[in-house]
Amino acid sequence: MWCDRCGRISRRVWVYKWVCEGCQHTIEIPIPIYTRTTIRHLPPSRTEQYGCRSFKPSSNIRGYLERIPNHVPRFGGWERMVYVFPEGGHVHHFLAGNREDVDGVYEGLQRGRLPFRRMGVKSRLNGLLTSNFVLNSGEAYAQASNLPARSMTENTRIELEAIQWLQDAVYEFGTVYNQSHKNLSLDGDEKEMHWHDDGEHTVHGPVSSLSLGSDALMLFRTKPTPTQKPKTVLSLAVRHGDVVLMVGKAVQRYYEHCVRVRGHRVSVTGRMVLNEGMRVEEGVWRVLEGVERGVGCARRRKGRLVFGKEVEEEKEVEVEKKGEEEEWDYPPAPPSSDIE
Ligand SMILES: O=C(O)CCC(=O)C(=O)O
Ligand SMILES: [Fe+2]
Repeated sequence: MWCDRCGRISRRVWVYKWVCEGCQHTIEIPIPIYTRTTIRHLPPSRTEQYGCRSFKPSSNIRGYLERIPNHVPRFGGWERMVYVFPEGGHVHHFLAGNREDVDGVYEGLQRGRLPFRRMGVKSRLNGLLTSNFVLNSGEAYAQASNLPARSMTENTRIELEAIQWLQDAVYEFGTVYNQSHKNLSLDGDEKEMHWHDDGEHTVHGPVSSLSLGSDALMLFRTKPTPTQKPKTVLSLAVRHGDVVLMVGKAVQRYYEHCVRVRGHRVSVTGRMVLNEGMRVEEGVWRVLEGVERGVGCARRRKGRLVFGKEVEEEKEVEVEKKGEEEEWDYPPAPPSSDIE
């Protein structure tokens, strides 16, 4: 944008304000408050079952549906899909039981006009910024180390409420989140959080994310090697109120994930970061050892297996576009390759 004071062109770094990089002249940017009724939705898909758009049976991932016991705070009575990866580790997709429950968090995070900002992209094109806006708080971790530190105690009440959702989602793993990463995508063109893993060596226990706002696709693929192209193995439709958690180091070592969205969306990710010099009780390590091998919780329960067996017998669901990855589409209609 051109500065009407000094004439310089500046980038938009902050979500709610534009600051001239020459003379610091600041203009507030009005953005409407998005609600559950103004968010965008993915096109319907005939293959979708319990939030799973497609998966490759040849990946040997097994999925089962589980009802969350009533004593689990917040999530009692909800359903979740658990995907057990062949290398160990699992991904849990909590399917929102009542989407209204997170409306207050979604709207509150917007009303707070928090200092979400865009980061620089490591690229030959100097000065390029990411399309999404981020905000961190808590322990430093490498992926966010170039962000200004903001302590966990600086969280607003509504940010703590969001973290509490994540904390309750990992109830059974003994994880205490001391780092939270918020990611905001504005309505408009497709935004993508590029392929990455969350296998930072200082991150321990399950990493989980709460989705607020527009539907998104979360894809998992095998990591590319010098001899093998990456293969997309799982595609999840994550919606307002859903929580996805990844358990076990193998999920990060052998796979990477990306998130694609077109509408306004905020996600809140929780991590337990154990930096050098932090004192950790021995008991915590013992719990973590199990969780990090991916044996902390997922067991296949008899009678609860949902697609594993049925889909195995079907023709493989093709999730790759030109041998690469799933077609991403919003209305009017998904391409047939998406649904057959
Ligand atoms: O946006 C999401 O739902 C997930 C974000 C994510 O993968 C991350 O923060 O590492
Ligand atoms: Fe991630």
